Amino acid sequence: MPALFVTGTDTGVGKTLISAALCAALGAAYWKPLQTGAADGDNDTAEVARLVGLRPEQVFAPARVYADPSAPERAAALAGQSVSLADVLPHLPAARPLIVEGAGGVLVPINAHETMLDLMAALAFPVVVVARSTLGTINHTLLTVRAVRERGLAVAGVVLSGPPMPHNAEAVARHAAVRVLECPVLAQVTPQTLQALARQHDWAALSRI
Ligand SMILES: Nc1ncnc2c1ncn2[C@@H]1O[C@H](COP(=O)(O)OP(=O)(O)OP(=O)(O)O)[C@@H](O)[C@H]1O
Ligand SMILES: C[C@H](N)[C@H](N)CCCCCC(=O)O
Ligand SMILES: [Mg+2]
Repeated sequence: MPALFVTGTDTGVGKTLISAALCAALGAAYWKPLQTGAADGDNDTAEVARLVGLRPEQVFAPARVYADPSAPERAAALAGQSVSLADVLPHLPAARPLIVEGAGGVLVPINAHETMLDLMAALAFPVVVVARSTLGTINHTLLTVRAVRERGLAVAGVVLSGPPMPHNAEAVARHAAVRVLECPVLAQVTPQTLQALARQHDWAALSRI
């Protein structure tokens, strides 16, 4: 498994938690190319490193970090800057296996002409879609899977995070013909519960696409 790109149907759906589970299960390094929200303490890299206990050589700094908790396009503008794929791609770590986490969902703007999906296409890694498990997720998840596939990328699987909703998992799996894993609500998100989550599922199945 060389690398996976973890995207989501939204911000706050559990991409970082699932990225950590994948790192723990696969012994992978982690990279968040674009981090926004630093002023609010958002630091997905530190969170994954803490949860997984990543070794220093498995932790890679984002290409850009912005204070404002918005899409990279706006967060960069508020910092008086702009950002493009050309700024990001040279920072791609050589380490493998590698988990790459996007910011928000697939059409989040990086600038006026580029989105997260353009970053995903440039990297060309199989994609894991993280979504909430609850009502409304079927539409969001099928839209995201369709957008990823229409761009010519492979969807390694979908992870539904939250209370078990077997009907939603079944509907997504059937309508998108995709592998679906369910991640329950963790009462606490700690290194111990993360390790348990990493053992609970066949995460490696996502890398056997
Ligand atoms: N299954 C779960 N059980 C318990 N807590 C969860 C679960 N999924 C997500 N969370 C919590 O919800 C919050 C948002 O999740 P997370 O940070 O992983 O979202 P994200 O999709 O990575 O967001 P961003 O777009 O900011 O990167 C975090 O506090 C996380 O620990
Ligand atoms: C700050 C936040 N946690 C994310 N890093 C950025 C999410 C941008 C989402 C933009 C949108 O889809 O409306
Ligand atoms: Mg995150």
